[in-house]
Amino acid sequence: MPVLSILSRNDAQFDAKISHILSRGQSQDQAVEEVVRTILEDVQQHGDEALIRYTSRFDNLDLNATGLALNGGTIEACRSEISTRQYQALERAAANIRSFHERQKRNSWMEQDPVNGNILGQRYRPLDSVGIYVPGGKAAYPSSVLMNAIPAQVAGVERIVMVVPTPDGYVNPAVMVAAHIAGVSEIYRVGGAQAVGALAYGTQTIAPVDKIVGPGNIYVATAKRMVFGRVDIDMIAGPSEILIIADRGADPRHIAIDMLSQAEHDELASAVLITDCEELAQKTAKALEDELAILPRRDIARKSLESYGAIIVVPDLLEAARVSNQIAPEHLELSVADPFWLLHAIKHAGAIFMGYHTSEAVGDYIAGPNHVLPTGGTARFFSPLNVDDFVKKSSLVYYTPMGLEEVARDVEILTAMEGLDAHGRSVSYRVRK
Ligand SMILES: NC(=O)c1ccc[n+]([C@@H]2O[C@H](COP(=O)([O-])OP(=O)(O)OC[C@H]3O[C@@H](n4cnc5c(N)ncnc54)[C@H](O)[C@@H]3O)[C@@H](O)[C@H]2O)c1
Ligand SMILES: N[C@H](CO)Cc1c[nH]c[nH+]1
Ligand SMILES: [Zn+2]
Repeated sequence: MPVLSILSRNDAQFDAKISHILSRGQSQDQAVEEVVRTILEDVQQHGDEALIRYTSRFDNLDLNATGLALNGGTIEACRSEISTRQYQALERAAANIRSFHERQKRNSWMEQDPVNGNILGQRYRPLDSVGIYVPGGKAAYPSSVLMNAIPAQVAGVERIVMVVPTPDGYVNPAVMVAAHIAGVSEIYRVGGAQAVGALAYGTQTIAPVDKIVGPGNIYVATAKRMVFGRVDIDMIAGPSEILIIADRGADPRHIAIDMLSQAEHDELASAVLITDCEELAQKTAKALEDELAILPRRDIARKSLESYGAIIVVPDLLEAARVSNQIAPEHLELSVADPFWLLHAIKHAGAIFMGYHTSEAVGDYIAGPNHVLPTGGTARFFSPLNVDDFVKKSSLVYYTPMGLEEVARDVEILTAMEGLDAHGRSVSYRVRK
């Protein structure tokens, strides 16, 4: 029995399958919300003391003994725990990520009206401080440290703080080295909702930040949602997704491996192939079986495919694009002969990988664009994490006496409509005194 059977656009289960894929991980758990609320209040009231208690309970670590901050010495020691080749790969990835994000920077602008001399403009300024949550344990991704920290650094954020749980005292050396390469020097060994609380409210040791970014488990995601408003947060990225549109020229084995590349992340991950070629669909289903058999994380990948995988056959590539737009995937591969032609039919996707040679994994690690992307259909309105996420804008307005005179009557009429007399007089008094 193949892990995925082949669906056609007209099958009765088609719509149900799409809704099921889009519904992943959207449930909000009331019990978790209660736990998180309690932790956040506790951190707000008791600061470091609460961090010490929760870290002892959840991470089996005595912060009284280790200290809360991971200091320069520890970070330096981590450098010798990874190989030179690993270090170089991280540096190369960081350089590509930095150069891509440099191109996202915007310039402040001011424009003067040549007649009345008024000036209007917009000024961009980096946030003062940002907190990056890095999930704990061996599954922590150094690549995600680069992807979260580098755009903040490129934006000019002065204080970038990282929090990372170190369960049983284990410090992931590659994560520390990635943080060092990305210019993060303030690191605390706390995780979960208590780390989010510390970043939002501050404690005796950790000064509060303006924005919290980075992935984490349900406790972390719920805490981020709850502190939103007090601080800004990034989008809450859900489990990974890949959707591949492939034509008859695509290699079924490539397609199968690319599907597995996201399925291996998480049991809630989703991997979908849409093709106009029945033969490719059959061969990919077979290749998936072969590749699953040799995949170390096959149990996770199999569950993900069984729950949220699909192979769909459609009459043509434009129909494939229509179904893809309905799903608005995090990652979209256009594994077709002319991806630039098909691109015009694509409306929604976090990142688009074009051509037979562009596997999604280059985007996860090395190409340069960010791998923190909208999931769960939110690519309809969200964008990848980018430099704009770490800056804010101020509007600039300068009026001359002539400019004020020109608008005075309109302001009087508009302010009278709203019954706001002082607003009106603030202009008319200046013009007519
Ligand atoms: N999208 C990405 O790029 C990306 C990258 C890495 C990891 N992830 C996701 O991050 C998550 C990592 O999860 P994780 O658990 O390994 O690490 P985590 O750091 O997110 O969470 C660990 C913390 O959860 C808290 N916690 C655990 N059990 C708790 C309980 N019963 N009550 C209250 N708090 C509790 C503890 O404080 C612990 O320190 C996964 O969901 C993974 O899919 C996503
Ligand atoms: N594909 C993940 C985000 O969807 C990011 C990642 C990190 N490491 C490997 N992949
Ligand atoms: Zn990935």
